Amino acid sequence: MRQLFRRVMRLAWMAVSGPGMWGGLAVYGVVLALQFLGVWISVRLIAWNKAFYDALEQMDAAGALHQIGVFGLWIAASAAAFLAGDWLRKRLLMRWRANLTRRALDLWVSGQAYWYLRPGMSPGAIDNPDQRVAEDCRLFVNRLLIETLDLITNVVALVSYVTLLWALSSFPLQLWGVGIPRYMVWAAFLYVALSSVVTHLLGRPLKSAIFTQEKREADFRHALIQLRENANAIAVAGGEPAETRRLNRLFAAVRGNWNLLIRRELVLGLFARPYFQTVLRIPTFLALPAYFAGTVTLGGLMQLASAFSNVTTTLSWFIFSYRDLAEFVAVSERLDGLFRTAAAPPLQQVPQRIARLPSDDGSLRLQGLHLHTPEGRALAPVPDIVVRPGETIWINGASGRGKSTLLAALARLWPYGEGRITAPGGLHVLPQQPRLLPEGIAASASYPEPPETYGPDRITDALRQSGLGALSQEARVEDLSGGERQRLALARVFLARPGWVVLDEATSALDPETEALVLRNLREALPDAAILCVSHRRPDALGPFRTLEIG
Ligand SMILES: Nc1ncnc2c1ncn2[C@@H]1O[C@H](COP(=O)(O)OP(=O)(O)OP(=O)(O)O)[C@@H](O)[C@H]1O
Repeated sequence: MRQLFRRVMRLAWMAVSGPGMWGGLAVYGVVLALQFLGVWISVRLIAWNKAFYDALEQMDAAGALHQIGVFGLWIAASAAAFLAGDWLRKRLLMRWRANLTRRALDLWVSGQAYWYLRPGMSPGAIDNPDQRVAEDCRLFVNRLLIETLDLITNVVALVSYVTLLWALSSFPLQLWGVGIPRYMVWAAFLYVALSSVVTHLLGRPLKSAIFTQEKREADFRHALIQLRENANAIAVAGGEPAETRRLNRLFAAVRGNWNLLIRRELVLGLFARPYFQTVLRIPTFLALPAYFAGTVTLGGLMQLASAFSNVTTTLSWFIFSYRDLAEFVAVSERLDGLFRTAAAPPLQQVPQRIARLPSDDGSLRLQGLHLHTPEGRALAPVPDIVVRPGETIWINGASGRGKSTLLAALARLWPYGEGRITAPGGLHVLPQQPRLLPEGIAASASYPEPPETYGPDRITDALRQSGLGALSQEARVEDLSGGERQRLALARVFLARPGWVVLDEATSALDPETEALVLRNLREALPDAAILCVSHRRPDALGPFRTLEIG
């Protein structure tokens, strides 16, 4: 319980703090005040019950009519307070959600947790991080606002209603000759205490069912996204039956847990539903002895009944929101898991002893470098080498020997292994399958900078140098061929003009003539850059080169 409290407080602080914190808290205060106003109006309505029913009992038509007018005013005020509070609460929801989402994105994207927390890369890889960032941030803030506002309001309301009920139920109940003073107050507490215990026992298994449901829904959604992302590969392989089987299996898991979830909800509902319906009637029955004894009038009875039911409904907040609270707990757990793991991605228990030193003469040195897979399998040793600016190195080796892993180590991403890397800053790495942005050709060519950094003329020039002179800038990135995609990514090197270029099979989809043309252009445009080239074909077009043989 204490752990849950700390977890919620940690997440709540992340949502609340940040720019405009005081403004947000002020809005929270206003929403709370509006909810208090609602409570005050309902206390007035309890008193109204007495006035109205007493007028009816005394056949006072004018008095009853007046009370109907008063009722209309109270209801209008109550609706206005509710709507204003609801609107402000929803605005605050987005403000706090934005804070939490920004923090999640900071860790997940900027902190490179998306890279480390891939399955296989880290023992703590978490499921469906995208759902946690998008969905759980929203759900958490929503529940945080609703539940805390309701909790505070209910405490205040409870004090007001209990005070009222205390004042109204001064008459005792005679049970076996013993008078129980203010029995209506005790009855309300006893009634709710017993019901809460029953609800908790029946509802306890709900939390894990909700947790599992969210995970399975996210797995299913993710599989559908994968289908879209790999549309071509699936279609040409005729993979529809396999994909359908996979989707059906994932949906069956959604469905299986859903059945469990609704069974648990039904069990809880079997108690909560009749409870909800009787809670408004029971007080009338309980107060009947006083009515028949002539201690209270009809108006007094109705006032008492409504004060009692307000006390019990307020006290029963826990019962009615059990499902929501269970969801809140499940969401906090998922979100906290994301923040904790992303802040310090756990790594495998495999040696991580790669010393990284800055280069003082602008050259790259690899000394005694041995890389491992995350499971601890040793990859082929990397020969010692010194690469100077302006040189070209062809990194060669059989498939699976660890060439891409070496480049990941050079890019400071791969932690597993030992040895020493002395490197200058600013390595520009181009992978075999580059990241292109759906926003368009210019945005993809200038990635990760925005296109404005270079301007349209330089982008057109770079596209020409990378062999895409004939490509319209209006073309859709999704329609490009594999070779065009690689050339579009190469345009980045012409634009960014880095001192160190790393090509990881970055021209593998090009025909030999185009590849030679583009590589010649590259060497011409960047005569002083060191180029490390991983490829199965010799990079003769880059000019004289040395070979680094892996394995
Ligand atoms: N995240 C990972 N988890 C487990 N094993 C990995 C991981 N990344 C790479 N490996 C393994 O490390 C080995 C080297 O992979 P790498 O991609 O570096 O090879 P490569 O020499 O670039 O191969 P290719 O020429 O086929 O691209 C492979 O056996 C691969 O399965």
